[in-house]
Amino acid sequence: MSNVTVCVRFRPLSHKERKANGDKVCFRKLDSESIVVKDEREEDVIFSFDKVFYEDAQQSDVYNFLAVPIVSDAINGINGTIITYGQTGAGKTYSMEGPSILHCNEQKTGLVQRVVDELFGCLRSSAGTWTVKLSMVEIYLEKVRDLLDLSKDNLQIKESKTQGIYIAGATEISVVNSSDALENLSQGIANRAVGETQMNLASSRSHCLYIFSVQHGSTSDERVKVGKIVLVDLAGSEKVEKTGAEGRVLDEAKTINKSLSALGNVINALTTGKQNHVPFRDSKLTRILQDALGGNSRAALLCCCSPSPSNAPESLSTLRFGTRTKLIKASPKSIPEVVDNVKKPILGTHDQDDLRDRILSKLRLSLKEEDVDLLEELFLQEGIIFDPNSITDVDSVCQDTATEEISLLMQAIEELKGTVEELTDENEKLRHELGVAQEIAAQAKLAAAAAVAAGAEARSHTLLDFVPAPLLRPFGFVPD
Ligand SMILES: Nc1ncnc2c1ncn2[C@@H]1O[C@H](COP(=O)(O)OP(=O)(O)OP(=O)(O)O)[C@@H](O)[C@H]1O
Repeated sequence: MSNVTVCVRFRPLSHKERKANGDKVCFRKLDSESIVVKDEREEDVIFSFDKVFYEDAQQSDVYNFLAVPIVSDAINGINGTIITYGQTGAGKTYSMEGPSILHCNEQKTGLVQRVVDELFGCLRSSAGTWTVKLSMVEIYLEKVRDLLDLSKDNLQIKESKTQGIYIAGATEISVVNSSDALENLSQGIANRAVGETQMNLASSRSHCLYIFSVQHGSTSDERVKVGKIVLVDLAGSEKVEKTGAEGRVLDEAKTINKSLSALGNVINALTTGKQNHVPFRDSKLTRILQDALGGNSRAALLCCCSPSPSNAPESLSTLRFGTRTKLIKASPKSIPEVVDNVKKPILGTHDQDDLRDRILSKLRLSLKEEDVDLLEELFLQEGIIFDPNSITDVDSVCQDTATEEISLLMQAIEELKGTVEELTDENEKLRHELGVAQEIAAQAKLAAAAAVAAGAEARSHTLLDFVPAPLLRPFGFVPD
């Protein structure tokens, strides 16, 4: 299993779909992980995932498989992301929120409420102290809007060493229990940009992110683990002609499709060995999901599909997206703990040195000696510690470090290229200005010389005019 858990969920046929095609569906069930679907050439294709949920699957089945491991990891300081993907009307929001975030029976309760319940349940039964903060934003027309404070309608995405990628200035509300959290979330949901398409009466026109930041301190020492769970309900991928979009709705659809293509491109880059050029910055969505997809988080993707033959092309495209995503090999790392400096537990220095040396000697096999020396210096200067208790696989650490290093170097090269271009332009401009200045100086010199000559001549004429000719004649100034 790859580090991104990928599941598919077929919702039940809708009335409209039943009316059009009866009970016909666009797939054949093989088992709980595989289905057969006909492609564009009417050929059978087998798709396999970590799990396929069919129309009779319960919300709790989806939750237990997809989300439970992510919640327990978050409490232990590992970030987790759950994404619902699929065509408009395929059941993304239903899977996330159920029919209503506040008022629905246990059976229909969505992932969000279940995550919240589990989170508080686990924290309450743990011995340590904890805090939970929630934020809720949507990406609408390529702007990040704060759903808990609509006056913040263009939040910026930033990156820091300790927090990784984060949304600067997003409202964070401390919540103490499930109902507190859900009340706040329902406010955010009410603020979401929802439109009406021919495919779905309450279609989400934005990507919606529910973000839970968990700080969990254990009683045995002063360590506080910080984990984040991000639930992402993507806007529907759709064929514009099917949804009857025009005007603003068409703009929305184009922006949605553009950011979903950016997501596809990121996934392609991550799975085709072009890891040094992953275009995370091509859209707000991919930038925010950078940690989730790029390796610093545990991620799960729920590909939602309509079972109807009338939506077969869209379902096929969703299944292909899921298949690609399954190939991503992410390696979740616990994000740095907030530790009281004074009481910081000291790891065996000898062990750390030993591990660092082993990592460096592995790196020497694939990197240049001087690059490894630089890395060693960096590890020492930055105080980068390799915890022998959490690192067992030196190879994967080497791989991560090498990949990270290469991507940093590529980034540095790109930045240098930019700087060289800027300097070349500046140089060109200065050369031009220098040429012009030299030209002006030369002309000024000529003019000055001419003026001096003219002045001297004029002066000599004036003087000679006052001297009587006989006196001048012996000196040759006056023609005989
Ligand atoms: N598993 C399911 N069981 C019962 N009904 C479902 C299920 N999944 C979806 N539905 C119903 O199908 C309709 C469309 O679902 P939903 O709104 O979740 O789609 P969506 O993928 O979020 O669409 P959009 O991208 O347009 O927001 C809703 O009426 C929803 O109640």
